[in-house]
Amino acid sequence: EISRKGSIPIPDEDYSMLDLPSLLEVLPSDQRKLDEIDTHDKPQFEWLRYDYYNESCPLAEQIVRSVVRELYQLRPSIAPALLRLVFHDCFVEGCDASVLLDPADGIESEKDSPPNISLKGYDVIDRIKSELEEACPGVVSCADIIVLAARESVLLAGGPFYPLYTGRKDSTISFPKIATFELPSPHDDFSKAIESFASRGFDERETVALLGAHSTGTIHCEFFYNRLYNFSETNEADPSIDTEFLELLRSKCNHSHSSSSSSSPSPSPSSSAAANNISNSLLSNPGMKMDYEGPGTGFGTLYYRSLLQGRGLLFVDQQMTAGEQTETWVQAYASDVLLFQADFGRTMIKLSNLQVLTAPMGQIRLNCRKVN
Ligand code: HEM
Repeated sequence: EISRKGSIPIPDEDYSMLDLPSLLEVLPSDQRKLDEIDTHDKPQFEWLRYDYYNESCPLAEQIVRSVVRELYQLRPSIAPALLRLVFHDCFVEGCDASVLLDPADGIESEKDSPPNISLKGYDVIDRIKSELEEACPGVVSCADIIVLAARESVLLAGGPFYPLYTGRKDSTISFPKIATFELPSPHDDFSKAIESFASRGFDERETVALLGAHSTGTIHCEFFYNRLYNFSETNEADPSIDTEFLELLRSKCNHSHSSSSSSSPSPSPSSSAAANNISNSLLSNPGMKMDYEGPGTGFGTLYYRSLLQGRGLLFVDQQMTAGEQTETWVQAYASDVLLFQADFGRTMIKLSNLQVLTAPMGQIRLNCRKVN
């Protein structure tokens, strides 16, 4: 039983070649897009495989790894950016790199949908892609690059290693409306958040584990500003915020950083689109490091401990202490780092396998920003 023992190996060198049978057992075969296709032709469809590029591009995983590591040395913020990117790709019509498509020929792109405005890391994917195109032209999909780059980022942020199947293909369409309406909002309450993850097949335990990703990176004031000054139109702070922490947050996010949308009342949780609506001033405010206790201070544990102390940054994060089951998991992860690492790794595998496209569907984009 891997989750309790936390025995996910963290290999030092050539991990793409590792034989990891016990972990691969947990890989879900959730290829809904295939299942939806009625019929006898199914056997012609490919499935994801472990080490899919073994023959066609044996260095693929190592190239992803070395580019991410090299760029991370110069810009550590790429690690959280890539981790967020996999979530925003996979949650919207599956892990198909649809989030990378630029607007073209009057067709809108997911990139421009409100929840994606502050998404970053596209340039890192471009760089990885160009190295892969040099090594093995037309072979490695952008969708695989996203999941592999996110895995590397988790390791760099102090999280667990997890094995991944590969063989995803890239979509030829972008889904801006779905991104706008179906990506969860930072202002979501408990039931809305749980419902949103449940609609993608994640139970409460998995939802709490996934949110552990908020151990790393930066959250701009915009996303929790209303909690500091005007929670639910009360002109007061969110009473669930620890008082000392409130002072700290207010000092980081004072009125001069406010913007028209953030100073407006807390958006209705019934509208993801409205709740996700943010202004450009977002990008100019300093925000708050999620590992505000200090960098490298433990991926996971500290995040859950801070939730238990009323020190969650986003309303939706803090809401994980509002449900009986979710709170139990917050407590478990706050005290058992191995349990968290194993659950997080497993849930990231599941996220990385959501509704994938495999041959003969989709394509290998030559440039991740546009269809071939
Ligand atoms: C209820 C679900 C979630 C909501 C509402 C949410 C919302 C947000 C928001 C508003 C930010 C701040 C962005 C900014 O200030 O620019 C953020 C950052 C981030 N999110 Fe989430 N998130 C959710 C779940 C997840 C999941 C499941 C993952 C990954 C598995 C994730 C990974 C991250 C990371 C790593 C960052 C930091 C990004 C950076 O520093 O560049 N989030 N999220």
